[in-house]
Amino acid sequence: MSIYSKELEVAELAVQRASILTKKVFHEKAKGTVSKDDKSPVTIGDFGAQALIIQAIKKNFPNDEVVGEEEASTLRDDHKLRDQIWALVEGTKLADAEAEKVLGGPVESVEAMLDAIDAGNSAGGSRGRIWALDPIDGTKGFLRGGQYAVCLALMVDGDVKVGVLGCPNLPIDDSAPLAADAGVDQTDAEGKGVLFSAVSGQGAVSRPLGTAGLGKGQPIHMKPVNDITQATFCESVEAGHSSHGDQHAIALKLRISKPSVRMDSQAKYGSIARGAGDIYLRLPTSATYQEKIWDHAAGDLIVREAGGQVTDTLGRRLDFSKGRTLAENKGVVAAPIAVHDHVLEAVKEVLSKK
Ligand SMILES: Nc1ncnc2c1ncn2[C@@H]1O[C@H](COP(=O)(O)OS(=O)(=O)O)[C@@H](OP(=O)(O)O)[C@H]1O
Ligand SMILES: [Mg+2]
Ligand SMILES: [Mg+2]
Ligand SMILES: [Mg+2]
Repeated sequence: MSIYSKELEVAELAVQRASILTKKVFHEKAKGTVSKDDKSPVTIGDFGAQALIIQAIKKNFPNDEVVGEEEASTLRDDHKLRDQIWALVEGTKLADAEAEKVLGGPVESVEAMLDAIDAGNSAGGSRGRIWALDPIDGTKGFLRGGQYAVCLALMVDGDVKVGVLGCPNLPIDDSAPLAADAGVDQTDAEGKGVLFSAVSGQGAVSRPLGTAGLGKGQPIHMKPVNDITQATFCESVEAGHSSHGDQHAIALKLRISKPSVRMDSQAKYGSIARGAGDIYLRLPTSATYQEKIWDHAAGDLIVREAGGQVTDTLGRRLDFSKGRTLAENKGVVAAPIAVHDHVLEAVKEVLSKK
């Protein structure tokens, strides 16, 4: 058995199971509510997915810690919301009983569910085995029927060793063209749903997300960029999360004329790792915002294992050992190794003129 194979299997199946829950939430509760600005579907999906994933981690690796985005305090008082989430958590299983057994079985009770959610309270840091979990990344994309991701990574002594991204609304086909999110319904119809994963030093793979255990993964690679002017950027939908203006200036500097493809979530990392896009920039919009480790850990490893380089806008590797945030980094520059320096130079030039 290769190193981290058990962790990888548990992470992949846990993300698969949680993705089933998020899809159920979307179809039963989210569809059509977006215009009413109803936040509850995403809340239900966030809590439910976090409970299912932490349950599987704790059953298999009881001493591991988890840095999870959500915490259950509001749920302990809001019984209506709590019961809605419990109904989903209780009712979500993998279609393959053997795979379900690998996860250690269902969450036993409402109380166990709340405890599992709260077990995501690790402070993070540079010591030991710590998982980073974003149960739904790209909450706006989720509500819109666009891109979102269920994200899980294992860090050991501050270094990401295993990364898994469940992307229910991305095409299964690694060579399918990239589609921008805004205004496009990209929900989990036939041909959609991909699971990306990587282990440090062992490469990155994709496979259909599915519902019943794991088929064979296909190795994925970033696309070689021979002519930077033909590259495609992936960027955030929200201008508040990454500066669209700076992105445009950098594209001009690199003489890139293709429009950026905007999509939510770590689906951006998965998309460039499989060669559907080329470069992902996250350009700080405020001097004080610190990126959260759960928004980047899995994607960082998957891109690096697919032949990419990931740094911040100053050229430093992302440092996941500083706690719950990337306290020592500013923004993200992810690109194929061969062109990363060139892209970073343009990023630095544009940002230094501000
Ligand atoms: N100001 C600011 N700057 C940078 N990032 C921020 C900021 N505010 C929030 N967030 C985090 O962005 C996560 C979603 O990132 P995306 O790349 O999907 O953004 S976007 O929705 O496409 O704009 C989102 O993750 P989720 O909450 O899991 O959706 C947030 O953690
Ligand atoms: Mg997130
Ligand atoms: Mg989230
Ligand atoms: Mg959030």
